Amino acid sequence: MNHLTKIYGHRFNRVAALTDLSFAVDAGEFVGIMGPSGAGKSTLLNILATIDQPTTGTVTVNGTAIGALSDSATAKFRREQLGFIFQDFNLIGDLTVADNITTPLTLVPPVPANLASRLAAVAKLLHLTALLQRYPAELSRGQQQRVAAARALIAEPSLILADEPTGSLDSLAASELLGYLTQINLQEDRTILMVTHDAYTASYCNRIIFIKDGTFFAEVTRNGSRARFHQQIIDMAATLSGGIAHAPRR
Ligand SMILES: Nc1ncnc2c1ncn2[C@@H]1O[C@H](COP(=O)(O)OP(=O)(O)OP(=O)(O)O)[C@@H](O)[C@H]1O
Repeated sequence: MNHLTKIYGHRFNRVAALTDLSFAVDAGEFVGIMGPSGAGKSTLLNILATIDQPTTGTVTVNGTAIGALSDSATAKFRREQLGFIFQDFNLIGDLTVADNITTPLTLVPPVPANLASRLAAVAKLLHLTALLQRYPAELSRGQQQRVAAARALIAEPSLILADEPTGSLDSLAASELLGYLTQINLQEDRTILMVTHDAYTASYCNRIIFIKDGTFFAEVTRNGSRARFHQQIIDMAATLSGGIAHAPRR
């Protein structure tokens, strides 16, 4: 992210959602983005997801400046390089778990020859093998979110974008999903960028970038136990106005 600025609105009604925001994420990192409400987190995620464009500044992923791509190249980039895990799982109710997971690969031909083995591998990783023929309505929320995570992974994206992925899960399901994300990050070497308001959720990351008023405020890097990192995140969040510091939930 290089000098990202995003201005919404017009002359008399301008909102600077991002102002000269710059930071870098290394391949294989698990980075959390935190900041008070209105800090610009969703705006940043939308730009990274290629849903929105910055007013000025550039985003480079694996050497590709994503703002400079044509529409079709952007669609290809999104399909091949990005995985999304959002708070609302957006599963398709009429499709089985297996079909939901494989949609990123079956929507646009050609369908890869190794589709079945990729499905089997990702289902095994997320403990979904026994659930593949069920429908989303027959699953718990935690299982549904794991299906959404599997769908995000099956195209083997280099970057996974997660927006409050544990937001609608109870604490057990949240911890389970975070454990899986950690596993995906470590074993599959996937880079994960996760927006969260929750210090406990953030403590699963390796580094937290705090943004405030659309610009970089501070970062905290994990260099000890997760419990210590959790406390460091709470302390940093407490220095920001807007009440993003949560008391430990567990
Ligand atoms: N489409 C839009 N038009 C005008 N202003 C917008 C638009 N989207 C966001 N904003 C403004 O940009 C700023 C950043 O919003 P953004 O949604 O990125 O914050 P956020 O950090 O994700 O907040 P939250 O934690 O509440 O979701 C806010 O002041 C918001 O009101």
